Amino acid sequence: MVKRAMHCKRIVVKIGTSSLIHQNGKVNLQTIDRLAYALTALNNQGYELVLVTSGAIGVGMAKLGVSARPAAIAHQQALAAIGQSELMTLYTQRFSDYGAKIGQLLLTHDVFDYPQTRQHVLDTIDALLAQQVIPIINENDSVAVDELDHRTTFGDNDQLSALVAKQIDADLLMVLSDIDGLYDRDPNRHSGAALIPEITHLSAKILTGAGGSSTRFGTGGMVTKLKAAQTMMRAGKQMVLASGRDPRIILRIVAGEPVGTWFGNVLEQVSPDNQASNS
Ligand SMILES: Nc1ncnc2c1ncn2[C@@H]1O[C@H](COP(=O)(O)OP(=O)(O)O)[C@@H](O)[C@H]1O
Ligand SMILES: N[C@@H](CCC(=O)OP(=O)(O)O)C(=O)O
Repeated sequence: MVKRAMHCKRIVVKIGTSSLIHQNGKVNLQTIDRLAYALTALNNQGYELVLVTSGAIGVGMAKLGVSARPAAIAHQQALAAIGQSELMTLYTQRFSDYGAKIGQLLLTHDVFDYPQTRQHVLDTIDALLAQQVIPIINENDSVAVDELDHRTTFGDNDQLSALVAKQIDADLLMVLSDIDGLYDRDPNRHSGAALIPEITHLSAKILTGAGGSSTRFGTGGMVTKLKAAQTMMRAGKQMVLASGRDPRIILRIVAGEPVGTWFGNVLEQVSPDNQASNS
């Protein structure tokens, strides 16, 4: 197997709602557990990790036994308020099982627009990372409306994760989704769709093949993931889009295994006999 040379130290991992919530609406505890395990394992190895997690609304729906996402913004924001604290309770339990410490940041997109608030957020993240604490970030859904009002495509955790990764100068963004990578067409709608393992240029053809979400819980679909990839590539950084079904895939990505779709400018590969160091 030809490996990718990842050369990363600071990593942002984003996980979407469809990976955290089962089709039946219940919370996927196995995914949360494996996510906590994989991030802690890397943290113990000296990597700097930041988790951007969706799931507040999905967990809120599970908590209240609501099966359909309500249309009213206030009701979605209320579900997010309920689900966010429940989600953090689950993360706190699972991360502490593995001996890791976590801290929560709820951000709105505009915090990076103002130099002073931007600096405060960056200083907070730096201070957490310096103490080997894993920052866990979500959009502040009960305050921010862009995210919930789907009349606008601006505002989602795919783009928030890329913004955070760029601002903190992360080397790599991993986007874990319910799909195992970028296909030439939405594989949930087209049976002959083919996985694209590497992207060094986001051509018009690729952008045209990216559709919206096809699940009950996902929001942005592939469109927002490609926008995130574009942000990373423009900043000279890399992104890997991979399946969040088993988040231990994070360890395989860092090890250079060619899983999912890799986005970046220059793809360096290492043969099995001549493997580069990952850190
Ligand atoms: N070209 C494409 N390649 C892969 N998936 C695509 C593509 N176009 C649209 N999609 C859809 O994007 C979905 C993933 O996005 P989304 O539902 O928002 O997940 P998440 O909750 O993980 O963010 C896939 O399930 C798939 O149906
Ligand atoms: N911030 C929202 C999720 C927004 C979002 O981008 O969701 P997803 O497409 O599942 O990553 C929440 O926590 O419910």
